[in-house]
Amino acid sequence: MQNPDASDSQFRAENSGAPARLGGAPAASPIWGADAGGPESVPRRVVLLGSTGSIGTQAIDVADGAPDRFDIVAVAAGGGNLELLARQAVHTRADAVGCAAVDLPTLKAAIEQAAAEASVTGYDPELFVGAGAATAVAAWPEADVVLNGMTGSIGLEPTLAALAAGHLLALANKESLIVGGALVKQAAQPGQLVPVDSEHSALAQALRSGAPEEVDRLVVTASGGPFRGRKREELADVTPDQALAHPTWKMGRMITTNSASMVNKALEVIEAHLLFDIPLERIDVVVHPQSVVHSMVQFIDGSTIAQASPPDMRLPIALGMGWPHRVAGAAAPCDWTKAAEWTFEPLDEDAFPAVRLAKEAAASGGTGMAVYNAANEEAVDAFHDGLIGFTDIVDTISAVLSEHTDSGPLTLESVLAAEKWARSAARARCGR
Ligand SMILES: NC(=O)C1=CN([C@@H]2O[C@H](COP(=O)(O)OP(=O)(O)OC[C@H]3O[C@@H](n4cnc5c(N)ncnc54)[C@H](OP(=O)(O)O)[C@@H]3O)[C@@H](O)[C@H]2O)C=CC1
Ligand SMILES: CC(=O)[C@@H](O)[C@H](O)COP(=O)(O)O
Ligand SMILES: [Mn+2]
Repeated sequence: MQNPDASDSQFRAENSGAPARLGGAPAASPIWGADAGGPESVPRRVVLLGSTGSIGTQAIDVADGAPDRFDIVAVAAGGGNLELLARQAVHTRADAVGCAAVDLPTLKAAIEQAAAEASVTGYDPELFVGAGAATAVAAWPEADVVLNGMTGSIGLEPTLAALAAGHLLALANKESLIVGGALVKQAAQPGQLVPVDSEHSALAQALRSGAPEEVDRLVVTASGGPFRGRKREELADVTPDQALAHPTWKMGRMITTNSASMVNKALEVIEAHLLFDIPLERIDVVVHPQSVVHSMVQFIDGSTIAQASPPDMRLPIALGMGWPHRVAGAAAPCDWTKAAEWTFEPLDEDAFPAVRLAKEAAASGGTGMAVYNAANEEAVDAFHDGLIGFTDIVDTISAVLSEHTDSGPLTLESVLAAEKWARSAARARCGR
């Protein structure tokens, strides 16, 4: 809930319906199309999952800067930074607070302490703890939009809960869509699922300029990460610190490591395929080290529409939460008065085979990507724990996939079972 001095509670009753949906959505994709008109006259009530992370903290920044557009009504995090979660709860006056790793008295005490430090009295939110906390918060009924900014496939059930509750889902947690695949798509009404990932936000914006049948190819840009230009043999001895030195973005540990290995781009190709219903063979990756062009759509008449802005996630976060309406001043634009250079180069798939591997794993539309992602999450942790080398990350994914047999239709149970199996196979390979 918004800080009482920054909001007018009389508007609350008028804002009880679901948010505006994207209109005119054809085909199976939940993303096509956009409706007309301006934003609602009352702030959207936002549930923030992963509030203490890179996406989560930037989302609070966005909401603080646009109180007429956004009112954070619930926050949830893992518990790795309980103090910050408690301070966020008090700052936003969230009606609901979730935390996975603590018990109820600990969460309550942390919030009471944060309230006392901020000289706030009478703040008494509903609390959720334990493994199901984020899922419960995702279904918080007095909400319009859920921003899922959790890391990893642990975000799948919260994603499904947000969709089942009828909320607009602004999805940063790409893993939940990628591992859930058709399961997540079928759970989404047309226009209910909006990407926050910068490339997919760019694609969604570019796709507004043409009909689905006019799209030729999607071009997903990649920064190239800290190891751009290196050959495979030059990657064997790189360290976790080097892998975390991303050239253009400041993000959480998992996605930053994935950027270095190109697993992030692999996940993003599958994410684009699922969001926009474009076949995998019509989705390309191009390395663009400046991270200013966030992706492009090539149309059948030879035209390419690109979205460009300096690397700042507050833009796609604001657009995702406010979709389809833009938020004025969400981020700084490009400065066209200064000389600048944008470069593009092909991806070296021999040094970085992650994208090719994901296209193969995703081809069946089954549990392949759940296995790919789970093996990667385990291997990344093992790399940071010093158990395996950098190139072993993608080699582990490849080895685990080669032992995997796709098992019938995609259900929540089959995804969770495939994940469990893949985590155990990957851990064994990493010497856990
Ligand atoms: N960061 C970025 O710029 C971008 C991120 N993304 C995607 O967004 C997602 C988040 O990334 P990022 O913000 O970098 O990651 P971070 O590691 O910075 O943050 C992850 C967040 O998830 C929370 N979390 C962990 N476990 C749980 C749980 N069981 N229940 C609820 N919350 C939990 C963490 O809480 P705590 O640490 O307090 O335990 C933290 O708030 C990822 O899927 C990533 O791929 C996509 C594009 C850009
Ligand atoms: C900001 C964002 O969307 C990240 O996914 C980013 O794209 C990562 O950079 P890479 O292009 O290096 O993977
Ligand atoms: Mn991205």
